[in-house]
Amino acid sequence: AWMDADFRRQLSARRERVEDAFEFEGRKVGRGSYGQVFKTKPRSCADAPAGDYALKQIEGSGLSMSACREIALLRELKHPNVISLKQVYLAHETRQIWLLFDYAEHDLWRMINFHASAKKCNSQVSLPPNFTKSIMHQILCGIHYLHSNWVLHRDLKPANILVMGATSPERGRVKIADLGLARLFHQPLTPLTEIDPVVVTFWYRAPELLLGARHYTKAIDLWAIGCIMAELITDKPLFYCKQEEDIKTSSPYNRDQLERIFSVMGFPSQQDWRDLPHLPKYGDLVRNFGTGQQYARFSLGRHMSRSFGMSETSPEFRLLSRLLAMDPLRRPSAREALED
Ligand SMILES: Cc1ccc(-n2nc(C(C)(C)C)cc2NC(=O)NCCN2CCOCC2)cc1
Repeated sequence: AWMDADFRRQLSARRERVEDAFEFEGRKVGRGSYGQVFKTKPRSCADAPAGDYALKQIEGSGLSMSACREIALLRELKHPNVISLKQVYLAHETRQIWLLFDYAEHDLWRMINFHASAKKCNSQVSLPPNFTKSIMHQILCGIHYLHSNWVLHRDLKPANILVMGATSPERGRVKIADLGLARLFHQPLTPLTEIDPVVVTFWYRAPELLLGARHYTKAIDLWAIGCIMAELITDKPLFYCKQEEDIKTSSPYNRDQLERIFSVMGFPSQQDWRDLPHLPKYGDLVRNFGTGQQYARFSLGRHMSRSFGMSETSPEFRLLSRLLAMDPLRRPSAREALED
C-alpha cells in the first residue's frame, strides 16, 4: 500500500504483456541454467517488425543480480556483431523477466559439428571459401567493440558465436552472445563446475587462467578466438581434452587441459613467457611437468602442418600463432588482429 494504488493500476493497465505481443506457447528451443528460450513471432497486433525472435525467460524471479547485469549491460551495447536486446518485459504478477532478441538460426558449435560429420561420411559439404575469414573478421570486430567499451566476454567458445540464418535480413552475420552460465561468477577462480558440471569445458581457457591468474583480461578473450580459428580450420577443438565426469575441483588448475595445450604448443620456456614463474599455480606446474622437456619437439607449426597441412609461413598461420601466444602480453589486441 506504500505505492499509490491508482498509480499502480495505471502502470499495470499500460504495461505491454509478453503473451499479448508474442506467440511462444510450445515453441521452446533452449533450456539451461540461465533460463529457457522460445523461438517466437510477433502477434499481428504487436508493433514489432515481422520475423523470428528469441524470447529468453530468465531463471528465477524478480530482478536477480544476473538479470540486472544482463539488462544493464546489453541495453548499453549496439554493434552489428553483438547480440542486441530488443525489449524487456517485466511480468509483475509472476515476477518473471523476459528478454527479446533477434532469432539466430545457427551457432558455430552446430555449424562445425555439421561440417565435421558431413566430412566423416565424406560428402563434400565444404565451408564456402573465405567462410573462416569472414567469421573471424566479424568475431574480431565484435570483440574489438566490446573491449573498447571495457566489456570482457570471459567465455568465448563456438556455442556463443551465433550466425543469422537465411530467413534473416542479416544472413551470415555473426552475433556474439553469452548463452552460458559463466556469468554468475566474475572471478575466474570460482568453480564453475558447481553449477552445471556437464557443460563446462576448459578447451578455450587461456593457460594463465589454468595456472591461477586472478583476473580476466582482454588477452584471455583473444586466446579463445585463436582456439576458435583453429577449430574452424580443422573442424576439431584444438585443445580437446576429455572431461572426467563432474570434476569437483575448486582449483583452476587443470592438469589434463594443460597437458593437452603443451602437447600441441610445446612447453613454454623462460624466454617464451617471462612472468610464468609468478603465477599462483607455478609450483603445481613444476611438480607435474618438471622442465617440460618431454614436450620439446612439439609446436603449433608442427601440429597444424601435420594435422592440416597448414604452412608455417602462411598469413593465417602467423595470425593463429600470435593469437595463441602462451604469454598473454604477446597476444595481439583485437584491433591488431583485425589489421593482420
Ligand atoms: C547475466 C548475464 C548473462 C548474459 C550476458 N550477456 N553478455 C553478452 C555479451 C555482450 C558479453 C556478448 C551477451 C549476453 N547475453 C546473451 O547473449 N543472452 C542470450 C541471448 N540469446 C538467447 C537465445 O537466442 C539468441 C540470443 C550478460 C550477463
